[in-house]
Amino acid sequence: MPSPTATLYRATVLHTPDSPFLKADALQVQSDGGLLVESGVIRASGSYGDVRAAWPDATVTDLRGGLLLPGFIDTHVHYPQVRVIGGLGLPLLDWLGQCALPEEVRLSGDSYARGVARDFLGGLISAGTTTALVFGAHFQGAMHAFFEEAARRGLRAVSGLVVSDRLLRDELHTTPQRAYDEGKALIERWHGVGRALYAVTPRFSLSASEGILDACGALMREFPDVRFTSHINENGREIEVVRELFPSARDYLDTYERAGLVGRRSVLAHNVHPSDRELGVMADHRCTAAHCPCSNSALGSGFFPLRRHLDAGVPVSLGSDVGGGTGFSLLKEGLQAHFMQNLMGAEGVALSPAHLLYLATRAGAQALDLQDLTGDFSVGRQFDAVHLQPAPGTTLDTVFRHADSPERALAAAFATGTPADVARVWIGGDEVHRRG
Ligand SMILES: O=c1[nH]c(=O)c2nc[nH]c2[nH]1
Ligand SMILES: [Zn+2]
Repeated sequence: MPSPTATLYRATVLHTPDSPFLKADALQVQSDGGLLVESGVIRASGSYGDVRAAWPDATVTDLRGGLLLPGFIDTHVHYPQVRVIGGLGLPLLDWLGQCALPEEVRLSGDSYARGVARDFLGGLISAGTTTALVFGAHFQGAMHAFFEEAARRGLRAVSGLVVSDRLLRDELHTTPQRAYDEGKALIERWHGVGRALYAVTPRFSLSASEGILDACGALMREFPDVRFTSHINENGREIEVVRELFPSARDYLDTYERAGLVGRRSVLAHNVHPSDRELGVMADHRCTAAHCPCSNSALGSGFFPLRRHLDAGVPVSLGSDVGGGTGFSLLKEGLQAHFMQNLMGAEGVALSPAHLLYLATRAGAQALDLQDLTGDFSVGRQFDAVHLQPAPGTTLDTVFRHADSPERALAAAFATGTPADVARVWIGGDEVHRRG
C-alpha cells in the first residue's frame, strides 16, 4: 500500500535507460506520464492513467506543459573556476597561467573558498545538474568547505583534493606525502557520507611527478571504491611537455596507467588527441572520456574524435569544464557537441536529441558507476529530475507550445534552452531548486 508521502509526478517524461549509440529507439517517451516517488525513490512509472489507477491515494504534482528529464550529470567541472568563466581566446597553458591559477590560489583562504563553493553550487544546481564529478581545489580547507556546502545543497558530489607538485605556482604545489595524508583524511571524512563520494585527483601529468601519481595510486589501492579523475590529451603543447617529462612512458595515458590509476571508476577529461593504443586501454578498463565541447571550442583544443571512441568501445560522457567551459548548462554542451560533430563531416557522429539526452544523463551515471542509483527514471532509481518549463512568452515556450511531439520539444530544449528554462530540480526526491 502506498504511504501517505507518495507523490505522483504527472508530466511529459523522457529518458534514455539504454544507450542510443547501441540500440535504436532508446529514447523512452511518455507524453502524459506518471512517476510515483516514495521516500525519494521511483516506485512505479508509466502512463499517468495507469499509475494513478494503481496508486489512487498518492498526492499528484502536476508538471504538464514542460518536459521532465533525469537530472543532468556533469562529469567534468571545476569548482574553483566559477568566478573566472569567460577567459576567451587563450590556449590551455596560457589560460591556466593567466586566468585559472591566480584565482585557484585565492582558495587558500577558507572563507573565500566557501563563497566560491556557494557560487559554484548555485550555478550548477540551477542549471539542472543533480550529480557532478567536481574537480576540487588544491587546499584541504577549501575541500571541507566544498563538501559541507554540497551537503547543504543536497548535490550528489564526487570530488577530491587536486594535487600537483610542479610547473604550476608554488602556492599550489604539495608533496607526495602530504597529498597522500590529506587525501586519506578527506576520504575518511567524506567518502560515502550522505551523497558525497571521493575522487582522487592529480591535476594532470604535466604538473604531477611520478611521486605524486604513486601517492594517488596508493590511495586508490587502499580505498578501492573511490573514483579517479584527471585531464588527458587536451592540447598539443601540453602533450609535448608530458612526453618530455615522462620519457619512458608509452604515451600520456601510460603516465596514469603505470601508477594504477586507469580503471572502471576513472574519468579522464578531454582526450581530444588520443592514440589508438590509449583508446584500446581505456576501452579494456571501461575508463570514461569526459567530452567538454564548449571548453574545447573556447580554448581551441580541437575536435573530439567521438567516432574513434565509439569504435574502440570507450565510454563517453559530457562535462561543462567550467571555467575553461562557458557555463553550467549541459543543454549547451549537448548542442555544442552536436555542432562540432556536424562540422567534422564524414568523421563526425550525427547526434540526435536522444544521444544528447543520454550523454547528459545516463552516460554520466555509468561513468561514475552510479547507474543503479541515478541517470534515468527506471523503477528503483532515485528521483533526480529536472523540469524544463520555459517562462511564458519566451522563445522556447513558443516552440514547446507548437512542437508536434515530445521528441521535437527535446530537440528545441537542446537547441535553445538555458538555465532560465529550468523551473524545478529534485535530488533524491528533495526539491533543491525552484525558479524564483
Ligand atoms: O581544461 C582544463 N582546465 C584546467 O583547469 C586544467 N588543468 C590542467 N588541465 C586543464 N584543462
Ligand atoms: Zn578541466
